[in-house]
Amino acid sequence: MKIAIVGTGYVGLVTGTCLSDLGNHVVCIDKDRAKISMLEAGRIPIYEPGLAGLVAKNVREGRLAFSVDLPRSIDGADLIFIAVGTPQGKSGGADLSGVWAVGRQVAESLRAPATIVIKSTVPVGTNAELTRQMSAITPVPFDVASNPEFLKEGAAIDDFFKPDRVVVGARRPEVAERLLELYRPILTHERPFLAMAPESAEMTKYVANCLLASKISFINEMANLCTGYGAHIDDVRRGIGYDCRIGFQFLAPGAGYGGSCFPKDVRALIHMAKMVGIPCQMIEAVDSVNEYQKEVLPRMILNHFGGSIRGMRIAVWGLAFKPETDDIRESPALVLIEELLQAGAFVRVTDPQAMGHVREIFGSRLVYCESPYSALESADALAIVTDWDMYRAPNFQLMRDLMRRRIIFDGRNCLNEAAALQAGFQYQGIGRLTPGSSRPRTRANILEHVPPDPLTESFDSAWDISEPAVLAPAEWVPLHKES
Ligand SMILES: NC(=O)c1ccc[n+]([C@@H]2O[C@H](COP(=O)([O-])OP(=O)(O)OC[C@H]3O[C@@H](n4cnc5c(N)ncnc54)[C@H](O)[C@@H]3O)[C@@H](O)[C@H]2O)c1
Ligand SMILES: O=c1ccn([C@@H]2O[C@H](COP(=O)(O)OP(=O)(O)O[C@H]3O[C@H](CO)[C@@H](O)[C@H](O)[C@H]3O)[C@@H](O)[C@H]2O)c(=O)[nH]1
Repeated sequence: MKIAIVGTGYVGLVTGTCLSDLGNHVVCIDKDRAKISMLEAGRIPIYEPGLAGLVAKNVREGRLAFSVDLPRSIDGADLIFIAVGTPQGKSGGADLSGVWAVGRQVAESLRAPATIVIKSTVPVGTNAELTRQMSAITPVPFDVASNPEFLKEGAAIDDFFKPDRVVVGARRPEVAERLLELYRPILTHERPFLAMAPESAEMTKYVANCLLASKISFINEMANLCTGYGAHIDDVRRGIGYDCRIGFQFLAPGAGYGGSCFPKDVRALIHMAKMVGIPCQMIEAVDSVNEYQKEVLPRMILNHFGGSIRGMRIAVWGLAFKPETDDIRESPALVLIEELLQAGAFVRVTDPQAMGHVREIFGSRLVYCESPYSALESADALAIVTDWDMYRAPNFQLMRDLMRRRIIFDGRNCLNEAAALQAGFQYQGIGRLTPGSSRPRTRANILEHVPPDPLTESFDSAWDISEPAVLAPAEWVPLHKES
């Protein structure tokens, strides 16, 4: 098929590139001239694993091109995807100005019937409103369909080729069938194509993101409770996760969720609920729990130092909102850094991909370190905010030598807590240890033996549970001091 993608950001560039790889002819369009020039020069404006090679291959093979010229690029296109940003607006709802602007431009340029596919995340009713607006401009017949995107940054290529499902909202079956044709190469029994009304497709995207965000806020709240009561969230997660109704996924506690999607989509749904006067108390709580959670790490640090960190050197590992991306939108690291600076600390930051973006915000207020270890030089504390793989098994000996004081605040529970304690560090994770307690958690505290399990190992590789662990009563020191 001949495809035009309007908006060449994370979603547009990944979708356009992958669709070209399936054999379609794709033009990715953007109003950002610098971005298009960069792509034309063979450079990729974002960090997304695997993307650069795939772009180069499809450009070389003549299936992928870039342009700022929307009217010329959509001429003769079978499908015109809209993948522009829909950021949070002043009201809390999604700002759809980009979608309307593209719709207007497409309508003004349309010369033959076409299908416009909204891939951006948009509130329910956008499909109908875009149809209305465009019909007022052009006499050329067209369809508008919804095709929400579920990719995750850092795993976007894999998510495209192996989606859990493809959701399409269309008014006419012919339109759904055209999109079925497009996606057929990546569909299987386990990866179905789900056609529905546009309103349901639009709603599906928000419901998915809000449920995922709810899981994170829920487990974060439980982790905080664990801290308060001396329970250990890793054990609690194992205790609940084997119930297959609950499972293990998206229940990793941390410094709060960030990114360009969850925060704004949760607020957009709250706004949508307000517009129709329907209470949305649970999702409101998801948002406020997350705002609180972003403060947990700075609070832990301040509490540990008795309320003052003025003049101290704090190292921050990880700035991106999650690993394998350079995206810092709504990253909890930004909240932490601002709090540390406000409290008078000197902040040394590092991240394998996201330092450039952070420098644009904080400029000379921070020290930017190329390696995690150089960030630790004479540091009074280390805070980890992004769970990049390279931070998971650090050289504790080297860290000891570099740091002035040995305390680690692990905002992603990504370190092996026992190893950190054994190396002589004080350690605080999210829901992992009661503040003030320095009791190492050793294997002897694990009450039951669990056979090796790839699922638990993948999220909980810190614990070696491959041998039977026998409870040694003498070593069993209740964490909860009163009991
Ligand atoms: N980033 C993700 O992981 C992800 C995943 C699923 C869905 N989404 C949704 O997809 C949409 C796009 O997100 P993104 O992260 O790719 O955004 P982005 O900000 O990375 O990219 C958007 C691009 O659209 C361009 N643009 C804006 N207005 C334009 C116009 N009038 N004409 C041409 N280009 C225009 C911008 O210059 C920018 O390059 C959003 O609605 C988002 O919620 C994002
Ligand atoms: O158990 C977890 C899982 C994630 N996170 C955090 O949640 C945020 C979002 O993570 P993730 O969902 O992996 O990244 P995104 O790229 O934002 O992807 C989400 O948002 C996209 C945009 O809508 C959707 O397409 C994806 O399906 C959805 O997962 C990050 O800050 C993570 O650190 C946690 O704290 N705990």
